[in-house]
Amino acid sequence: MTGLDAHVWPQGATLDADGGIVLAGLPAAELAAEHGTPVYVLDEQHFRDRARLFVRSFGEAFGDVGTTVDVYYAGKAFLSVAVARWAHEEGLRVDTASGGELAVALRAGVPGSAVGLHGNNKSDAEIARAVDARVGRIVVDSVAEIARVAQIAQAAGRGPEDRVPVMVRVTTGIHAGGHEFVSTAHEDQKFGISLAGGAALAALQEVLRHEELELVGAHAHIGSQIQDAQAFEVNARAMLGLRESLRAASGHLLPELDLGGGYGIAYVPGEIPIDVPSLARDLASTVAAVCAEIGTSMPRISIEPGRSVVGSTTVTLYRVGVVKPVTLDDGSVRTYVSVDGGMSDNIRPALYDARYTARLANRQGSTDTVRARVVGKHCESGDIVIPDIALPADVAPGDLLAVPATGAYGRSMASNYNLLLRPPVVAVHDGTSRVVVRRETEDDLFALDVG
Ligand SMILES: Cc1ncc(COP(=O)(O)O)c(C=O)c1O
Ligand SMILES: N[C@@H](CCCC[NH3+])C(=O)O
Repeated sequence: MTGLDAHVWPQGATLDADGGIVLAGLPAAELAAEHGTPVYVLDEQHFRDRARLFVRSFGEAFGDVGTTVDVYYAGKAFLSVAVARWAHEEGLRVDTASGGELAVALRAGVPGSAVGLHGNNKSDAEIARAVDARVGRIVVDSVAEIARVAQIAQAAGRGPEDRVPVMVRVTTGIHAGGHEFVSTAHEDQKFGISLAGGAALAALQEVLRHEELELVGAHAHIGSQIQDAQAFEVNARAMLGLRESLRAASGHLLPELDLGGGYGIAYVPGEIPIDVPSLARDLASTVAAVCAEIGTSMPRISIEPGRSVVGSTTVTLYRVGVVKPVTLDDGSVRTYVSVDGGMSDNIRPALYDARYTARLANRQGSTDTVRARVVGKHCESGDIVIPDIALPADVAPGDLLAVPATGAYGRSMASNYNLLLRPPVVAVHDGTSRVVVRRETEDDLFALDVG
């Protein structure tokens, strides 16, 4: 029996004597019987441990060089009231990217001061809500937004004695993702304000001109699923340079720099996730070294991991339906294994060619395998979960298939395509399961479709 790759599967995942998958003490077959399929099964303890690992690793590494770190959980990866509460209980803050995410964080009881609001096109209502909730920071994403935030702050009665904390999102020209990064001068994308040509510096100075706004820092997020830790160090250097330029130009020393998220995880066996403690140590020593070179004090640091907190905590369980051998032009056979979800619960393969692995969850299956393609049930030939994988040759309708590492950008990017009902998220912990986001129902569809 081959085991479960520890980087890819939740920490509470084991195999039983029949080779079936057990999640936090609960057999996958039981979870499927109780909650139906497809279902996202989230290992609560794994989430909490990942959250804690970030707080501890970054806290210690930056503590050793004389500063503090706030870890914001990036809710875009997956946010629900329970998850926001766990993040808060583990000492994280919550990064939100819309009014909806902000509402969920607040509903969870996360204090406004522990929430950040992002967005390249925030509505006035979103800004007003953030001001009203006294969020810890609004990250402005364009020059035009600065005056809008100031105006909304003023309308809310905020002034010099009670300023609204603001960060400026900067694009440093460093872009990373997958296994490489590039560094360019000029930006051609929608986020942030470019470091090149002094635009970011000017924006920081513009914030200083508004008495309703408190300039708390600058922010730079360079991409997602990044495996090359060097990219984060290059980014940190660029941001410390900007901080020094602002000090030289206006005398204002930014108290804080947010270095974003984007830490890569393992999706398929053999991939190695970014090691959080060593990343923290490397980043801390870079920041300390650059501050020493410049001769300036250390800023407070914040980071915004999403995927690397929640990604590997979750497994999607599907029920296998039609199993169809298809003979290809070269005479070989590909076995199409259809599951009861697909691109509506995991758009990442279709959108990014993202790779996943899978295994039978209710039993070991035969040792001889077939070349399989796992597909969904949507009316779309690109509705592929895994294009090419060896599965037991006796895979059959009724089997359960488990796809791990679906915690980030799975449920959060789910859709109702073909009016499929979005699956529930079930948290498992110590042999018990609890629905934290329930399955959609046809009543939910008709609550929206009012005829
Ligand atoms: C501003 C910002 N912060 C944090 C994140 C979280 O990224 P990840 O889930 O890759 O850690 C993102 C998404 O890439 C982002 O745009
Ligand atoms: N949704 C993307 C990541 C986007 C990051 C958000 N800034 C993914 O699934 O990989």
